[in-house]
Amino acid sequence: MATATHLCGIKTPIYFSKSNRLSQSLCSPERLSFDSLTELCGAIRIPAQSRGRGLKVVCDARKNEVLVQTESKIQVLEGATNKLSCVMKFGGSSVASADRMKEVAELILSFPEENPVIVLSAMGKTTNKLILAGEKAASCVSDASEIDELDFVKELHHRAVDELGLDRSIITDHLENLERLLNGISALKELTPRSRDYLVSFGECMSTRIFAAYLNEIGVKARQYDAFDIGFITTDDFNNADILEETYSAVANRLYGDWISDPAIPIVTGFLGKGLRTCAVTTLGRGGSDLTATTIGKGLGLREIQVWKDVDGVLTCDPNIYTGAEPVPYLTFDEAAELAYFGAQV
Ligand SMILES: Nc1ncnc2c1ncn2[C@@H]1O[C@H](COP(=O)(O)OP(=O)(O)O)[C@@H](O)[C@H]1O
Ligand SMILES: N[C@@H](CC(=O)OP(=O)(O)O)C(=O)O
Repeated sequence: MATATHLCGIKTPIYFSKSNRLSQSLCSPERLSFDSLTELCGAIRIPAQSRGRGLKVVCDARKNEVLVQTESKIQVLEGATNKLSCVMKFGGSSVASADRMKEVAELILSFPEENPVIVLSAMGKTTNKLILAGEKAASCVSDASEIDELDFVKELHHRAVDELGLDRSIITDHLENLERLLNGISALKELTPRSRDYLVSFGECMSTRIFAAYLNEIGVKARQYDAFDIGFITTDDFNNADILEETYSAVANRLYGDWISDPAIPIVTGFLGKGLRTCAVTTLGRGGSDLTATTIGKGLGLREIQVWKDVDGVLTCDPNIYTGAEPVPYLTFDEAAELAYFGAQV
């Protein structure tokens, strides 16, 4: 069952010191609700000196059935000071290049008191490019090598790997399989919802591998996870699958189990799951990485799920169009809904 977030208003105060960050709520809990298990207490803007900006969603950690199922592991961790403490989600804009990934790594390390689970989306516009590549393969193109979008995706990921000083072999298999898949789609001249989900999954599978390898390269122990391999079980509704209940305990068992036996920062693919009946890769709908983050937070019974953006909250317009765009200090639900209706990206 998918987790729903009901947004009633977000306050984004101008400056907020990092030391106060964890203890303050910026709007009353009842203004924002986060399914029946949790309450959303605030949305904040992180000051420039902490080298990042973010929308932080704070949830109440309450005992739920998932925690009961994983009690033995949680009990082991209860007294530990270094247990997994929050989820940090970074979207495509935040990991769009090697430099952006370096900033994300720096940001994560600037919170040494946290042991976060990291959820990443695909780099930049990779998902859109992959969908376009699939559509081209299914229509006019006879060989994947003719598809510009495939070149774009290869180039983007190779450049990131090179600039981060990593070995290209970490994504070689994925790029080869991606090309093979596009050739298969081209041979069949058919892009089904199922093959489309498999196709776009390459984006998150590669971004997380690159980022985990980079953290390991700079001496921070990290472990990459494909969500469809760690218990993200979904309906078989390709392109827009719902998370099934069993996911929470499966994911908690896997992440806690690994953390207890060999602690390493988990780097999890957003957006992806595995269909219950088909066992095929599914996706959770566009923008679905946020749902991955909240699912992990709920499964692990964590107090915080942080959704980081590369902007200072909602601005007066897209900063890519007008560099003088300024943060909007307060948004009502109606205003947010209107912005979304007219296609605001953020
Ligand atoms: N009014 C706006 N305020 C802030 N950012 C905006 C706005 N309109 C467009 N953007 C763009 O949205 C991007 C964030 O997009 P979003 O899809 O929310 O992020 P993510 O890739 O993290 O999921 C920003 O990098 C910014 O360029
Ligand atoms: N990459 C997927 C999932 C996602 O959540 O992306 P983002 O966090 O960049 O919106 C998409 O583009 O839909």
